[in-house]
Amino acid sequence: MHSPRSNRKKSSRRPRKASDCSRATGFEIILDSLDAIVYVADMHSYELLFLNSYGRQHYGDPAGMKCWQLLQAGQTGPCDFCSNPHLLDANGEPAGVYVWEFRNTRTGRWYECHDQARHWADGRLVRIEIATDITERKRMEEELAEAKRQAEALAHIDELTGLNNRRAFFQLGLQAFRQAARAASPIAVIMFDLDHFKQINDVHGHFVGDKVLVAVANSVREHVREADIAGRLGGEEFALILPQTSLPEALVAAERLRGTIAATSLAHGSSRIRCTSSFGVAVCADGSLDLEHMLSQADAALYRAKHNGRNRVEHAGS
Ligand SMILES: Nc1nc2c(ncn2[C@@H]2O[C@H](COP(=O)(O)OP(=O)(O)OP(=O)(O)O)[C@@H](O)[C@H]2O)c(=O)[nH]1
Repeated sequence: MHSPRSNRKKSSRRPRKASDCSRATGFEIILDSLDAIVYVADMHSYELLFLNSYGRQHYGDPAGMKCWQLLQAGQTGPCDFCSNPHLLDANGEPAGVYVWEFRNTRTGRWYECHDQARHWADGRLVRIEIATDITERKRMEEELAEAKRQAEALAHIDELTGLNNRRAFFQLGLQAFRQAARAASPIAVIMFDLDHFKQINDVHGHFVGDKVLVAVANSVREHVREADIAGRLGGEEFALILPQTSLPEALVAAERLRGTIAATSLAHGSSRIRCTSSFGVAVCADGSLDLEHMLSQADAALYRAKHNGRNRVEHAGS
């Protein structure tokens, strides 16, 4: 058994344990009843002078330990994220409470930390930290942020095909046209529309029609370059913007895509469903025309392609 005297001596060297109720002061009893970590560490030696009951439950016995040894993982010295530099003013005196959020490297749990420097009873400077577990709040914040990201992405994507929806197509298209105008570089617009698509819906059903639209979108994705902008403008109408593309290049691209769509067939029961498409191409050689203007030119060419027998490419001015 330790004598009360030897207990006192020991307690002056070792961090207090509030479980040792006979020695705990009223303040320690209060600190031990908090649902937050409270610790005191020497700002110079990093020695832990006090850790409340909540802290000990989660991080263990502080006896003879430095804060970075007990509270963090894999540290061989003071942490590079230590709050000490924020706690003193230019004269090296306590500067007030510093509030920060931190993910603990040992447990992965998030804490909101209220840190301050104080002069300890023996005059040395100590860091007092009160750290409240905010892991649940962080998880909810991250879930909300992810939901917001997804909602924003969905607002720009055509749900059926995964291509840009009409809104995103115009947003991205305006940027591409501004760049083309600045650089006076060529830019092409291709519009295309599936032929007799109503018949596919009528004969095989809307669900199969949807599968055809998805297959067409996949062909589009295979053909576009990184800088191209592909979108589904609505129904069975699609459009592409091809920056830095001359008329001959745009015609080749449209013809290649037309051929791919015509050659693609979709298995449906014992039969295969095929679909063709009609294309209208418009090119502005120096980027001087706007997107609306080019789309209406491409649309007029597309109308001619339909009129001239479908499954073909026409271009503005032809
Ligand atoms: N499955 C499916 N059908 C759609 C969708 N959006 C529009 N449609 C259908 O697409 C068809 C378009 O028909 P029309 O405008 O007559 O065109 P078309 O039959 O392709 O004839 P042409 O364009 O003249 O060759 C209609 O039956 C619409 O209901 C969709 O998201 N899914």
